[in-house]
Amino acid sequence: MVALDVGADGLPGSAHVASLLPDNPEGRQWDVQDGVPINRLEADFLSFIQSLEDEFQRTQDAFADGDTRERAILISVTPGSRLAAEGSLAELAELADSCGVAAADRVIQARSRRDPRYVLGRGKLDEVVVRSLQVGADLLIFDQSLTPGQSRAIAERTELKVIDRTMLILDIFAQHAHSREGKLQVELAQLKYLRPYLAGQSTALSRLTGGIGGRGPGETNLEIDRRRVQDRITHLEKQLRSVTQGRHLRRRQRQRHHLPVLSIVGYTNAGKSTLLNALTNSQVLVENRMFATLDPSSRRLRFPRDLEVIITDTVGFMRDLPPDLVAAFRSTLDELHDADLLLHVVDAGNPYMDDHMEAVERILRDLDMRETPRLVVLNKMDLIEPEVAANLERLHQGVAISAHDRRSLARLIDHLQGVIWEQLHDDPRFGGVAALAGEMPLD
Ligand SMILES: Nc1nc2c(ncn2[C@@H]2O[C@H](COP(=O)(O)OP(=O)(O)OP(=O)(O)O)[C@@H](O)[C@H]2O)c(=O)[nH]1
Ligand SMILES: [Mg+2]
Repeated sequence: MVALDVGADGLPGSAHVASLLPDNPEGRQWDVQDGVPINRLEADFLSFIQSLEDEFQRTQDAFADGDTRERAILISVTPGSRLAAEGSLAELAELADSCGVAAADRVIQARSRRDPRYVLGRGKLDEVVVRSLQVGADLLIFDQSLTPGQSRAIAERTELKVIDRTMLILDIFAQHAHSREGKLQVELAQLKYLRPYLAGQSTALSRLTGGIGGRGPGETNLEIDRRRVQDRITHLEKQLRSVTQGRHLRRRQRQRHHLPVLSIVGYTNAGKSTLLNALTNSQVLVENRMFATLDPSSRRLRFPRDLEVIITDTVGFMRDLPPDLVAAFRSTLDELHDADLLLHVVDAGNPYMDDHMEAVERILRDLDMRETPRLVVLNKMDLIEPEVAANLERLHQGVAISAHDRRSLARLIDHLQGVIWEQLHDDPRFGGVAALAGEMPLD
């Protein structure tokens, strides 16, 4: 941009030139040259702009370093501490990664009140736009929930795609849903969450949901107009009910076996599926991604002392899960009520382990499962010092293991046999346990 002084005589004075800067170590976003005499002004603007654009491209490529994934800027606007915001953005980056999106940069703005229209302050939002050019990002992911009006306003001002944490989680679920029930559940949650957005024009909607949001099973349906959304929701709910009936049937059949049920619960990525596999020699999908497992699976587990139980693995938990999503997964989560014992698997190597445990406990409370006995399983002990593991065991009355290392499971199995015996040998439903476990010592 060039501004030109004009003298009283109408003749041009000096020029003031501002231009954007590519990514640079000083973190500068623009360059301003003030008071340039008009005769010294760069004459060939076209080639200047061309070389600036080339430089932007080059630094964007260098920034990406061969990573061809879509790039996003993660944003948190919070009245809380910077440290908490950083932790939360670290988790948001993991979520983005699980969704196939690279976090190119993180922006935290401490504000006691959000800007009602743009959430961020306007000056900050404009800086974010320049930053997106510098790092080659075309997506903004907000850690806080946005209203449809805010998403639209930000998308219009920045000409970038805009989503919030909830949409990101819904998108991961959409990508990871495999079973018919899982797909129905996710589409239902997506439609419910996006319903208020459908009031806008379709271009705003596609900027909000095109690209990353909308690759899932709900993909075509995001385009349908609002009038038909309610019909679609009703239809999905009906289908889901009939699928759920099949699940109830399987559940009753399982109950007829009169075997105790152990359910593995825990924060996403804690190693629940790895543990199920290790205990039962199974091949449930394990991935270093959040929400790798959406569909529950059950296996029989036979303990050395002839004690047999059913062990189940299910969808992971996370703090602030979208309520529509929890509601849609209600029937999956309801299966947890069958559990006689919950194995709460914790990633003991995660610095936010305490927050994770609290989030899991809160969800269990919401599911009305305060009373179900539980055992804390401190997983990934290979990542921490043995003394730390021993302390954690004492603190949580838990058992430290590494699901990667079968030898470390012997203590858990031993412990479980004891707990199950202790809790269930008097239970009339499991006449079989006492019989099967005839050799169990009573002490
Ligand atoms: N270092 C270490 N990594 C582990 C251990 N157990 C599991 N992992 C890794 O942790 C990641 C997540 O494991 P999963 O078993 O998929 O975790 P999950 O709890 O089922 O996760 P979701 O289904 O996504 O909720 C994978 O990369 C595993 O290889 C362990 O004992 N030590
Ligand atoms: Mg899993």
